[in-house]
Amino acid sequence: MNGTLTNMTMHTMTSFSLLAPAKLNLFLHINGRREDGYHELETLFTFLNYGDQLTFTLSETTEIEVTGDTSNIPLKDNLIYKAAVLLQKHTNSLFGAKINLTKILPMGGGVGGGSSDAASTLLALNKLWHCQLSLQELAALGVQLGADVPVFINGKSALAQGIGEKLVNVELPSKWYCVVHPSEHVSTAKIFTHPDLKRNTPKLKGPWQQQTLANDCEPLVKKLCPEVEKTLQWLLKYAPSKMTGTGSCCFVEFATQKEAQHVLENLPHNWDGFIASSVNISPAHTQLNAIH
Ligand SMILES: C[C@](O)(CO)[C@H](O)COP(=O)(O)OP(=O)(O)OC[C@H]1O[C@@H](n2ccc(N)nc2=O)[C@H](O)[C@@H]1O
Ligand SMILES: Nc1ncnc2c1ncn2[C@@H]1O[C@H](COP(=O)(O)OP(=O)(O)OP(=O)(O)O)[C@@H](O)[C@H]1O
Repeated sequence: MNGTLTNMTMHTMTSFSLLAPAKLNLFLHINGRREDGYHELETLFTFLNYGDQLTFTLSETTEIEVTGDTSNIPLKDNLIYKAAVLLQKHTNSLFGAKINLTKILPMGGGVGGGSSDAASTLLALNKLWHCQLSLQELAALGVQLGADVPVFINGKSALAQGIGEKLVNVELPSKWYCVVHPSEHVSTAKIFTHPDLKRNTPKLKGPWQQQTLANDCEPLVKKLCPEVEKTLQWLLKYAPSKMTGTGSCCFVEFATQKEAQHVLENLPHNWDGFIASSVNISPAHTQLNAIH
């Protein structure tokens, strides 16, 4: 019986939920373009205590089933499914899973929802299937799905280099954010292939805390998407406004929940937004560590 599903169910949890948190890029510098088209960048990642909800249930067959808010993404393209299949193949696992998604994060909004879903899937199935891969091994699998997946696997706020996968953990003070999602969608690929993207910011010299920091995608996205320009302008009434990733979400930072809530309450009624606090450890990791 050793190693069988029956044996395992007697000892370990066979169903649990994890958050797939949002990330914000507190700055994003683009240092150059590599031959494969990917960009060398430097960016500061923080996690928010807010995200998609994923429930994982062990199956006795090898089937991977994804249910819930997946309607407009074909199964084969869904990063949750792709992550599960990647891990299953890599580990020759004989198990499968039912995965249910409650989608909270705006898609293509620069808050990394798809990448975070993929990372939480790798972390959860590694536990559910007893694969025992290290975080480093999971991150190496994850980067095949997206440049942002490794930071979610690493699970700590971090300064990233390379294409976003070389990580140095950092401790950031906890803040409250009001994140606004303009209705205009921004394609990450479109921004990274645009001839007008600023790609020549020099690499940081010395600690990032002592430098002028920006999002190099912001001027181009503002030009291409008037809604983003409008959102950044509107938020400026409250605090310095920034864009995350390649957009389109924009945010303002505060010390208190009250200040963030005040901005949300004043949002023009046809705009979407949310507030959340930042955390140094990804909520997915906090939840996973509580499961035995
Ligand atoms: C811009 C960021 O959001 C910052 O956090 C991410 O680096 C993007 O991460 P992601 O969405 O996981 O990116 P991927 O799915 O790997 O790539 C999406 C598109 O962005 C381009 N891309 C992405 C990351 C990077 N460092 N250079 C790039 O040129 C890729 O060529 C691809 O066309
Ligand atoms: N489970 C998923 N959740 C969200 N998007 C997914 C998922 N699976 C595949 N995708 C695809 O990935 C694309 C990018 O999604 P995502 O929400 O991660 O963008 P993003 O927030 O702009 O991320 P980034 O900041 O990493 O560029 C979507 O437009 C969608 O087509």
